[in-house]
Amino acid sequence: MKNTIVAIATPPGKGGVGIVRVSGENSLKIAKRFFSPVPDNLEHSRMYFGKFKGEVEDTGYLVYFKSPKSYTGEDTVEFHLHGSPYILYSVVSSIINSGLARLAEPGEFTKRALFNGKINLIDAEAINTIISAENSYQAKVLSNLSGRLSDFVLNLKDNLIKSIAFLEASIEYPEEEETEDAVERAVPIVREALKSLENVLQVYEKSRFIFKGAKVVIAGKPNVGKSSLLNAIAGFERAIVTEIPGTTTDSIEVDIEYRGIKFSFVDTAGIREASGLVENLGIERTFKELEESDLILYLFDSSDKDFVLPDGFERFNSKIIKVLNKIDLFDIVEFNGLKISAKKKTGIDKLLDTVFDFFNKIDFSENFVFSERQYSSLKQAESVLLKFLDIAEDKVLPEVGVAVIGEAVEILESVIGEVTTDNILDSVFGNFCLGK
Ligand SMILES: Nc1nc2c(c(=O)[nH]1)N(C=O)[C@@H](CNc1ccc(C(=O)N[C@@H](CCC(=O)O)C(=O)O)cc1)CN2
Ligand SMILES: Nc1nc2c(ncn2[C@@H]2O[C@H](COP(=O)(O)OP(=O)(O)OP(=O)(O)O)[C@@H](O)[C@H]2O)c(=O)[nH]1
Ligand SMILES: [Mg+2]
Repeated sequence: MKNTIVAIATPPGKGGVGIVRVSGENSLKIAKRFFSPVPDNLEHSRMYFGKFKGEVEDTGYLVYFKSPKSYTGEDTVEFHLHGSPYILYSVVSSIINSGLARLAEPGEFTKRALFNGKINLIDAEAINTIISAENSYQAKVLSNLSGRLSDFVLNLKDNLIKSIAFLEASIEYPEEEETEDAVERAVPIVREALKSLENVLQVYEKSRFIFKGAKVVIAGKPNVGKSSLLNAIAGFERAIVTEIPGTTTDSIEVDIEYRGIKFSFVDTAGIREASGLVENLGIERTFKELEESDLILYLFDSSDKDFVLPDGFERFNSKIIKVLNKIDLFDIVEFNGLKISAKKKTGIDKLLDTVFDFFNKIDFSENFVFSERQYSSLKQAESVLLKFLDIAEDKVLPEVGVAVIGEAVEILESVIGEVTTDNILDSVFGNFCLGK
């Protein structure tokens, strides 16, 4: 680990300028070996004009960041050269062939920043998510919120440690502290911690779609125009449309981006008493899609008589939008929901806006969890604290309280990266790009 690494820091392909970054104790030696001129008193964070002379020669700038005031915390140099992949690769290969550095692993610069205490694990995840942001929401969330989540986790941990402190005091000095009361006194602290934890977990459950996209399932009886709606949304004839009920027998997915959010629209087999094995399997699949959906567009046909949801749909109540299709045939004044004509493509933009609004309820002032890793760890911490409340009722020994709350503290430490395991590191750095 204690060696010097090198990689291209700019994206693959041609560009106006390309940067090769070196980090580690040989950085200055490498600058002096390959760049000229290099003044004796190279100043921190300044650009020096000159030539890189390796397997190829190129004109550009040298920048030196003196440890610990660099991204990684180590001595770092950068060569800002012409953005040709051939030049940049040959610069990297010249440096590697000198034996003074090796090629960096993906995410290794950031890993070093973590190990050198420049950033914590949440910051590292934020950096990776910013780089791979696929919409403005992701960039917005992470540009300023990672610090807030770190503070939240640290604060939560501090409070729990306080409760451990007086549990320990009552173990150490049983005659001075009311031993039985120590566990009881920890209860309100743990309750408070749980309350804020639950809030953060809920915010993520509502905002998860920013990171994972949203799945919108189109359902309804056969022939109401589900596939026609999918095609209208897709903008091309993705699904087969016929006047025969039961045309669609398998789910068909179309991914679109609308107002910066990724949506997967899923057309499904119409729901009815099936008329054959294939259709039956299709309808089973429809129900699976409904369970997994973030939102359901339930379609009715304006030429039908009633517009009630089928039995068993109550459980989807919080995620259903009712849509009346074929309004070019009949207008049902009393219909309470959206009205469209998939065939004439009317009301589609309004429908997409309604879908967007269904999701766009994020309050950016809340504490934000922004990875599944953070979410599942905090969820684990929650269940440990619930376990504490549970056993606290049985008047357990303070030793047991210390162990259980300690477990929650350890989980919080792993969220922020104060303790790390190979598994955690792999999950955070596994999808970093080379040069980051
Ligand atoms: N040329 C260049 N631009 C870049 C980076 C880089 O490595 N090189 N970055 C890489 O991701 C980002 C900037 N991120 C950074 C984050 C922290 C520190 C840092 O730790 N700086 C020092 C203080 C620097 C000073 O005062 O001059 C410090 O906080 O100790 C540097 C860069 C984006 N732009
Ligand atoms: N007049 C009119 N006809 C429509 C409209 N939307 C769909 N249709 C017609 O309704 C029939 C069924 O359309 P589909 O899109 O295949 O219906 P579906 O819900 O996917 O049907 P299944 O796959 O069988 O469940 C076709 O003949 C369409 O042309 C509409 O807005 N107006
Ligand atoms: Mg269909």
